[in-house]
Amino acid sequence: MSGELPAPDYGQIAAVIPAAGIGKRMQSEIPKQYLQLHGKTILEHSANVLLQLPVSLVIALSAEDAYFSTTPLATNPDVQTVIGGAERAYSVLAALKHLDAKQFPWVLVHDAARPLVQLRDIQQLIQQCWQSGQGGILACPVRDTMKRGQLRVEQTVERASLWHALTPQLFPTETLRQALSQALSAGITITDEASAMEWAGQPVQLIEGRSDNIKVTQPEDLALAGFYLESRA
Ligand SMILES: Nc1ccn([C@@H]2O[C@H](COP(=O)(O)OP(=O)(O)OP(=O)(O)O)[C@@H](O)[C@H]2O)c(=O)n1
Ligand SMILES: C[C@](O)(CO)[C@H](O)COP(=O)(O)O
Repeated sequence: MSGELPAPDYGQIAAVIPAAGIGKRMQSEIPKQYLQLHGKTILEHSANVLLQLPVSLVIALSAEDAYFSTTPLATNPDVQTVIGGAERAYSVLAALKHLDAKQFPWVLVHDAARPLVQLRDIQQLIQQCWQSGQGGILACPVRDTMKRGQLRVEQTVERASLWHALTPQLFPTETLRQALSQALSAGITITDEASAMEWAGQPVQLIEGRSDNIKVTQPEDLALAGFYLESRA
């Protein structure tokens, strides 16, 4: 039908999950991505959503990871692994270097620590980026009044156009690899893929996603993640 928007070719999209962290802030005995949530590890929840899409998945693991092999992901033929780095950005870069950017010109990067992302949010991100030809991120608008300061408030930050960056984040593979590599070499602090693309002058679309796509970071987040899962059952 004329005027119909092009459907994404999922075969051109690779997915990367950085899962090489140690979860210091979680204060748990094991890396937080291997904590149990409704009978599965957090990593499995995060990976299983992506595996509902016909994409190729690469997971970056710590060289000391002693848990991945105990998960069903270890024997999933659609899952490959690489050794990550000392920071999230280096783990993502290691996975990007493993990918053939000609076979997979687009890459979707999703935190292992975000087990609650919903498929329809990911499909919305992919659809919008596919149509525009530009990368983008799931994000949700800030709802609290935001303050800057240390022990006392120094400034109230205008929140009208302030967003929480979430994941997945979707970008052209080779452009992201180059931006990430160059930004890290320049000593730029990179906490998400978008910040490398912004540094490189590349466009980053904001696609509103659900606010329950939380990153399990601190101890109380595990109970909250369980509550959100139960509320969907
Ligand atoms: N060197 C690292 C550090 C983090 N990550 C991954 O990046 C995601 C988001 O990072 P974060 O929530 O900060 O996880 P950790 O670094 O493990 O947490 P902490 O900072 O509390 O140690 C996580 O899935 C984590 O496994 C990674 O792949 N490689
Ligand atoms: C990528 C991210 O989840 C976007 O909000 C966030 O930057 C990860 O930060 P972390 O300190 O590595 O958890």
